[in-house]
Amino acid sequence: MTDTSTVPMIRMQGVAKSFGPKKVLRGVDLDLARGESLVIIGGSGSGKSVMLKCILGLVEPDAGVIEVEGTEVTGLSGQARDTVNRKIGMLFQNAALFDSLNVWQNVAFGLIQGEGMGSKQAKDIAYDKLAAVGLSAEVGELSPAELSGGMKKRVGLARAIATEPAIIFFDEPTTGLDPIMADVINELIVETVTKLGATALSITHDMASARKIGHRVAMLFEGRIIWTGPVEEIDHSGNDHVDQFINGRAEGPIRMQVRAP
Ligand SMILES: Nc1ncnc2c1ncn2[C@@H]1O[C@H](COP(=O)(O)OP(=O)(O)OP(=O)(O)O)[C@@H](O)[C@H]1O
Repeated sequence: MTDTSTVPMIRMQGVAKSFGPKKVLRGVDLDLARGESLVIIGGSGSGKSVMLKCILGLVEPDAGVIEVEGTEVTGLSGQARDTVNRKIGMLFQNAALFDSLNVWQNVAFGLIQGEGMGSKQAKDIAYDKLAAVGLSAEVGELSPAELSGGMKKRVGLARAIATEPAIIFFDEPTTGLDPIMADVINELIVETVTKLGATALSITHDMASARKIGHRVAMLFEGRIIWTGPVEEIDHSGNDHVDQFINGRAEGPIRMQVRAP
């Protein structure tokens, strides 16, 4: 029998993806261990979101292997894809709440739609998860339009953890928040992910967030992971690209395209 504790939760090997002539991913190799929190850093347009979309099956890679808990997931569709994606919770960049549903219905969405849970039980769980991210019961009845940016992120986080997924993706979890609220959200992410024992994969430009939520950091550059190491080593990576990125310097090996070619 396979020892599942040693199987990576996510494995990417040689993952490549082009859009027309544009080679975005050129052979991404990356393993995420169970319970690990990995943060992917890299410049705008370097392909971080495309990586997540490949894992979720929203973008089909041209080459390579992607495994979730040892199962090859590229090319899956229909029910098989749904089964894999139900293992994954996601906090989107803009929280992506449904305006037509109130807050608790947003949080309960995956439980009702994905798992077929009854509305009453799902509502109870939604309120538990709202409490876990520090939101009072009254907030459950509000509509997303009535929430501040920080509250929306909390609701998005409550929704991401509602089904207690084994894996959670965080796409720019602190974008648009003031530094204090960003720190509150980072703390909540660490707390909720640790409590669930979930494996976390995050994308962020915010190095304070990366340092707080990541155990390990991986840098994507020109379609490949060019450095990966424990978050404690990021200031001594010995990699010029990482150094330039984390210190936000315009000068260095990474040349940003600032005008059309
Ligand atoms: N469906 C698509 N069709 C064509 N090009 C695409 C598509 N999706 C992504 N791209 C291109 O792939 C490249 C990488 O995009 P991606 O959104 O993954 O970058 P990113 O690293 O997440 O950037 P940011 O940090 O700015 O969000 C970009 O040049 C983008 O224009």
